[in-house]
Amino acid sequence: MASPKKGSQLAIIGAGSVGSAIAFACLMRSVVSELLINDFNEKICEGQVLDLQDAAFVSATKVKVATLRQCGEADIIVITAGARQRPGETRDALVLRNEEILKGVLEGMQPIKKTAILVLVANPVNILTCMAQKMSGLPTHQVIGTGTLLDSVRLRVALKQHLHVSERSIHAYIVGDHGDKQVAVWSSAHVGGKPLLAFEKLQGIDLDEEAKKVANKAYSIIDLKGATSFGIAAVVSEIALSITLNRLTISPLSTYSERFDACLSFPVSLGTNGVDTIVYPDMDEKELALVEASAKTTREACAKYTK
Ligand SMILES: NC(=O)C1=CN([C@@H]2O[C@H](COP(=O)(O)OP(=O)(O)OC[C@H]3O[C@@H](n4cnc5c(N)ncnc54)[C@H](O)[C@@H]3O)[C@@H](O)[C@H]2O)C=CC1
Ligand SMILES: CC(=O)C(=O)O
Repeated sequence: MASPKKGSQLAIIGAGSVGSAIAFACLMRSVVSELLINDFNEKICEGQVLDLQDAAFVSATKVKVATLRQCGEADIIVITAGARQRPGETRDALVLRNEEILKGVLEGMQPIKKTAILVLVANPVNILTCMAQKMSGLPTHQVIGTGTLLDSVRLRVALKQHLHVSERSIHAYIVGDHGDKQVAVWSSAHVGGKPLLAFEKLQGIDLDEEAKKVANKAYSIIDLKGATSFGIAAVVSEIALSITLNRLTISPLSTYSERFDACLSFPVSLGTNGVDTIVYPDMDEKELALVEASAKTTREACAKYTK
């Protein structure tokens, strides 16, 4: 069993489908010594914690219910509180409901621990990350969103079927928007130092169709089971490990990009102090134009937040 850093805490605000799955993933991987769980539905929150405590015997992590104020003291704070999409609804359609919830959560946690890393999961994730960067009181590099890491994982899993190599060895990124305007960067994707587009096994495969399936995967899962939860849970546990172990792993996450003057998802190195470096993959003209279009939308949506 891994031994987490003594006294380390990860708080999860919102203990619904996503929050509880994230708690379970972090518990199974003993990411921190203590998980703090908050939900304004106290009954759900207590139920989830009691259930998680039954699973904690295979973990080095303890789990407890916490107030928003206590969550504000954690080293990593994950925000899933928010409405989820109904079948066919876009992530962007959640914005008004989830801005209101996020505002209440950020106020309730104040003052947030100065070294905390805030991880936004609730949708639309780029816009909520921008809002939290302006309102949390934390430096921008300490406020991230899960961005397009889940989409990039989905893309790599799809490509694995064709390439027969581990998804961890496929360096292909979805960037920009975690939503309908997401962009698959094919032009600089590679495997083992060889350009992805040069692989014979991919000749004859409609890559735009593969990217479309990835962009629509959440809709398919929501149609079938009402919500997505396990993929994002695995993603957040990876993010949390990159932070606690100061791994500086490169993952596409929502962050403020000076180049595009917007909060967008790009590969960043992530460690204990938050985002260290943004790495912009080489993009061809078409890819760049699509990213610029989604930057414009996000910039406009975020313009109303002031620091
Ligand atoms: N970024 C990503 O890749 C993903 C994002 N999501 C997003 O995560 C969010 C949550 O989804 P689910 O867990 O499926 O929804 P859910 O409805 O199962 O859970 C949301 C929880 O938040 C709680 N909540 C609402 N307001 C709160 C507040 N002010 N304080 C504390 N708790 C509060 C609710 O009581 C509920 O338990 C949605 O916005 C969804 O779109 C979901 C999957 C992937
Ligand atoms: C719901 C969502 O954002 C996803 O699974 O990608």
